[in-house]
This record gives sequence, C-alpha cells and structure tokens, in this order.
Amino acid sequence: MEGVAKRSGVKSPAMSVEQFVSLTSPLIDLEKEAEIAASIGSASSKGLDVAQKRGYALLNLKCTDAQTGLMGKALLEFQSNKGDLLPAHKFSNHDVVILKPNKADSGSPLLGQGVVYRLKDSSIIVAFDDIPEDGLNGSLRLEKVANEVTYRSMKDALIKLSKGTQKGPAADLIPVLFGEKPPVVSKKVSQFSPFNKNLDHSQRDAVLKSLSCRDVFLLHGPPGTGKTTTVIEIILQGVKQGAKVLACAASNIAVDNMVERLFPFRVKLVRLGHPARLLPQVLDSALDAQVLQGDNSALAKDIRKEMKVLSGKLLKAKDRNTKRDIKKELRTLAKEERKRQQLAVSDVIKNADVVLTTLTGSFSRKLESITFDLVIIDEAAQALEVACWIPLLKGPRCVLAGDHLQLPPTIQSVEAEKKGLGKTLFERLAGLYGDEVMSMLTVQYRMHELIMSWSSKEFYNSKVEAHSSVAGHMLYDLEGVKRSSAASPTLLLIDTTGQVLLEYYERGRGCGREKEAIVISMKAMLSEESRGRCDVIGWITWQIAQEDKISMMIDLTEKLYHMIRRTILLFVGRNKKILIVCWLLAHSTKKMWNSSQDRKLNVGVNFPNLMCNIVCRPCQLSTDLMLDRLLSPQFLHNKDLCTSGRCS
Ligand SMILES: Nc1ncnc2c1ncn2[C@@H]1O[C@H](COP(=O)(O)OP(=O)(O)OP(=O)(O)O)[C@@H](O)[C@H]1O
Repeated sequence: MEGVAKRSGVKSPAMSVEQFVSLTSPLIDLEKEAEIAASIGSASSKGLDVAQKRGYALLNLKCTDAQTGLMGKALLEFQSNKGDLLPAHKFSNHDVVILKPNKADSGSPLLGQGVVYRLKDSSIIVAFDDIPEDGLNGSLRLEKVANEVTYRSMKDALIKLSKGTQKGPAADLIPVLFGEKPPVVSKKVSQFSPFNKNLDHSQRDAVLKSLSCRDVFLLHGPPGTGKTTTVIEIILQGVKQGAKVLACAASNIAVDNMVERLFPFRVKLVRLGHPARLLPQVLDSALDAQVLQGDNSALAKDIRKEMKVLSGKLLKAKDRNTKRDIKKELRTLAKEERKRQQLAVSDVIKNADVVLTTLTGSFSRKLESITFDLVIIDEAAQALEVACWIPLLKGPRCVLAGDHLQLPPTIQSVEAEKKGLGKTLFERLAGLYGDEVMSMLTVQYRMHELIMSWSSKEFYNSKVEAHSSVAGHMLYDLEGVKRSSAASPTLLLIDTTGQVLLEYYERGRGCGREKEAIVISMKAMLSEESRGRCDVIGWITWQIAQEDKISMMIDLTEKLYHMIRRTILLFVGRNKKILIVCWLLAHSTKKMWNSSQDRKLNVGVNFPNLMCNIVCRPCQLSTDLMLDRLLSPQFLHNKDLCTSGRCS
C-alpha cells in the first residue's frame, strides 16, 4: 500500500543558506500582503462596511468600561452604540487590533493598538499599553490588523542568516540544518533516569535519542501519542544536565500547555508574552509578574515616585536655575529607572532554567543578548521554517517536535504557498536525515483503535497502536450516557446520496448546502442522553462557507449544542469525544477531493476519541484511493461496530 509515510522517505535535496534566504524573503512579503488584503488595509468608508460584513472591522462602538489589570495594561470594553449584540465577526482572542474614531479615514492616526483579551456576545475587551488620552467619548471602530512584529521578526532572522553563519550561538548548528555538515550522534548515552515514570517504550527511546543527538533531534508524534509529554521530559533532562533551555511553539496555547505541564516539576521557568495572550493559570509565571516581585523593580518604583515629586516641583519652580537643576535630576533619575527596569527583567530571565515563548516572542529585545544551550520547538511541523529560525539562532542544539503528516502551517497567500513557503523545517529535515536523527512515538492514548487504525495504516506504516486504556472505549462508557444504538457506533457513515440539498457557492469560501446534512445527522445520531453532554461534540467541515452556514443554523435552531465552530485549520488541539467530519463538496463545480489534502484528512479523522461520523456522498469521494479505503467495509461498514444511515 502506497502511504504518505513511504512517499516521505525520499531524501530532500540540501538547500544552501543563501538559497533559503533568497527564496523565502519575497514569499514573506507576499504572505504579509495577503494578510493585509484579507483584513481591511486601506479601507474607504464603503470598504469599512464591507470589512465589517467580512468580519474584519467592528463599527459604531462605544467604550463602556476602562480598567487597569493584567500587570498594568489598560483593559477597555467596547459595545455597539445601540447596546445590542455585536455583529458576526472574525475577531478572536489574541488578535492585534487598532482603535480609531468611527468616521476616521484610513490614514488618520490611531487612538491605540491593542490585543483582544475577551470576547462576549455583546462586547469585546481589548488590552492596551495605556489608556488612549482622548477620543474615547465618541463613536469608535476596531479593525483587525496584520501583526507587524511577526513579519519583522522573520525578516530579521533572514538578515541574520544571510549576514554570515560563522559567528553566533548557532554557528555549528546552521550547516547541519542545511545539509552541509552531518549531524553528530553520540553513542555514549545509553540510559537516563526519567522524571515521568509512566513513559512508554517509544517515549523513552525518543528521550534517549534526543540526549544522544548533539545538534538536532526530531520527535515525530502521530496524534495522541504523547508528543508534548515527551517534550516535557526532554526539557527536564536538559535542565538536569545544566542546560539553559528555550522552549517555543508557534501558538500561545501550545506554549502555555508546556508551562502548565512543567509546573509539577518545580522548574525555574519564565513565560514571555503579552499578558492578554496568556492563559489565566500561567499568569504567575509571566515575565511581567515575576519582574514586579524583584528588588530592582521595587527600586524602579521608588525612583518613579521620586520623579513624580520632582515633576511637581518643576511645575511650581519660577527660577531658571532651579528649573534647570530639576530637569537635570529628572534625566538622571529617568536613566536610572530604565536601568533598574532592564535589570529587573534580565534578572528574571538569567535566573530561569527554562524560558518559554512563541516563535515570534523569541524575537523580543529582552532576549537579545541571551544565549541558550538547547532550543526546543513544539508543533514544529505547523510552523513556517523561517519562523523557527527566530529561536534557533539562539543556541547550538535543537529538538523539533511535530508530525509532518498532519496539518501544515496556515498560509494565506496562494502564490507563496505554491512557491514553497509552507514547506516546514521539520519536513525538510525528516527528508534529509530521516531516522538518523528522528524517533517516532508509537502508542496513542486518545482514540478508540478503530478510529486510529485507518490513519496508522495510511500514514504511519501501521506502526501506531492504541494503548489498552483507550483501545476499546465507547461513547456509552461516558458517565451519564446510556448504552443505545445511537451511542454504540465508533465509525459512522452518514450517506447523503439522493438528498435534495440546496447548494450555494461563495467565491473564495467554498460551498455549502442549505438544510445541511450535518444538523440532520446530529439529530439522527445523538441519543437523548448524550445531548445533555454538550461539551463532547465537535465538528469539522472543509469549507468556510459551510462552516458559517452551520453556525448560523445551529444558532437559529435553539442553540442545540454548544459546539466548537471551526474549520479544520483552526481545530488543532481540541480533542472531542464525538466528532463529525463533514465532507460536502461542490457538486455543481464538480470539485472532487484533492489528494494534496490528505494531511488534513489525517487530522480530521484523528480528532475524535470515541465516535467519528463522516457525512458525505461516498460517490463524490471515492476518486481518491486513500478516501476510498477510509470508506471501505473494513473501516466504516464493519457491521458489528458501524452503522450506515441515510438521512431522511
Ligand atoms: N506514557 C503515557 N502513559 C499514559 N498516558 C499518557 C502517556 N503519554 C501520554 N499520555 C496521555 O496521552 C494524552 C496525549 O498526550 P500529549 O498531549 O502529550 O500528546 P500529543 O501527542 O502532544 O497530543 P496531540 O496529538 O493531541 O497533540 C494525554 O492525555 C497524556 O496524558
């Protein structure tokens, strides 16, 4: 059977640093342009209405609350002028937004730039560095914007790479990652004492290999096999050996996940990042929180008090010489205050054994002069290679964890994607060195073995097995769910062939169908008991238009279940007990399944733990061999475990 795993065994050609820089630099520009175009960029007033309809702007807002919180940030709450629900929008937590007067044109100055902190149905809370001085009383608008720092940090990494690789902490690593020097694997390390005594054999083997690889190690973790668990062990082993570790991931949530999992081991760690982007439970580990507790920070605070008193005196002073002396003293104090602040920050960072931040966060000036012994990147197979270089330039050794057979990075520019921006470092190195520097985890702890077995065969040469604790677990094993025919199947095909479903098509957003089969299928399949367990259902659709339509329908139909409304690209990391994978392809446009999407398919089928429902017209899918095998009797039509149902 020809699977992706076999296809990926081909050696990648080595690429020089120069080739990488000259190929990538224009692609980042393309990506930035695409992101700006997707938001509102230089919108006219007509454009603003369009932007609001597309979800990238919120118009006619009023500021209803202003508070200080999150370590000194200003938290402003905005509601619609009429006080009703906010219109449908695409703002989400952590987005960078700008605040402007509602009628201001695109070139006019901002009132502020901040980060979305909380979203409610009728309001949005944004964290700003300071409360804007004026303008808050009028009608306002918020716009979603491209995050400049992301692009600046990637460009900076390329500049550093192109300037020469002979110097700097990563001088020996760079030639290895570009195939100019072979990786060194030490034979000396033959055992280690694990912090986590529950590690399985493949996890232990992986940790051991990571300790032997002197330059680079790839941790290949198929879904649910304990990739992050193993990453944590690798970090702990690194610290035990006296290494200073920089641990990164592309997303804030993945970084916070590492922080949380390190807590029980009482490691000296610090989390860098905007407090509005961190989970509440990790805020105590945030740099800002730790800085506030330091001696230098207290001194800086005293100096600020002193400056306030002096500024008061300056205002009252009449004599020129007195004014000059006060100003001089203020300048000296300001300098001292800055120095104390910087010292407070560097004290915390220097004292930490593990610094955790996003890839972009590692561009922070606070880390400018800090070098690390080991750089670890989780979710590396979902990150742009150029983004990985931001932290990689800070150390001589690295561990990349991920799965190049699951989701690739999200890229907005079709052209940049075609020209190779989406090829990840993980994938490139897996092709270049393969098993020489890579270990695959082979026991999975999330899914029923039937859900897993198709993907294990297709993608992982049948090497992944289900742990006995999950191999046979069923939906009705959940507390409160009765054993019934609806709660019994593990894999369910809901065949919509012959259904008259009105189709619609939206440019660039795919197609959807009115009276969507997914809602019908939910009603058909969910037992009364599992309906109450509203947190157990998720669904994925391949088309954004379809997703919008389903969200709308669910809202309209009495908010049936609390669901995660996301397309597959946004769904990573949420493991649901039941999941509906929905393929509804554009019948009218004769769009068939595109085999390049097989990695997304792998992710989709592997999301659910207990029950996977596939809604489709099999005849539309069976043009691709891999899909054909998914729908084949051995998987979906297994009479003992699956039911094939038709919507009525
Ligand atoms: N050796 C083990 N023994 C028991 N449970 C384990 C073991 N390793 C991992 N797990 C459990 O498996 C689940 C998945 O682990 P983890 O989050 O580390 O995996 P992952 O590969 O990063 O997951 P995902 O595929 O969801 O990204 C967790 O609930 C974890 O506690």
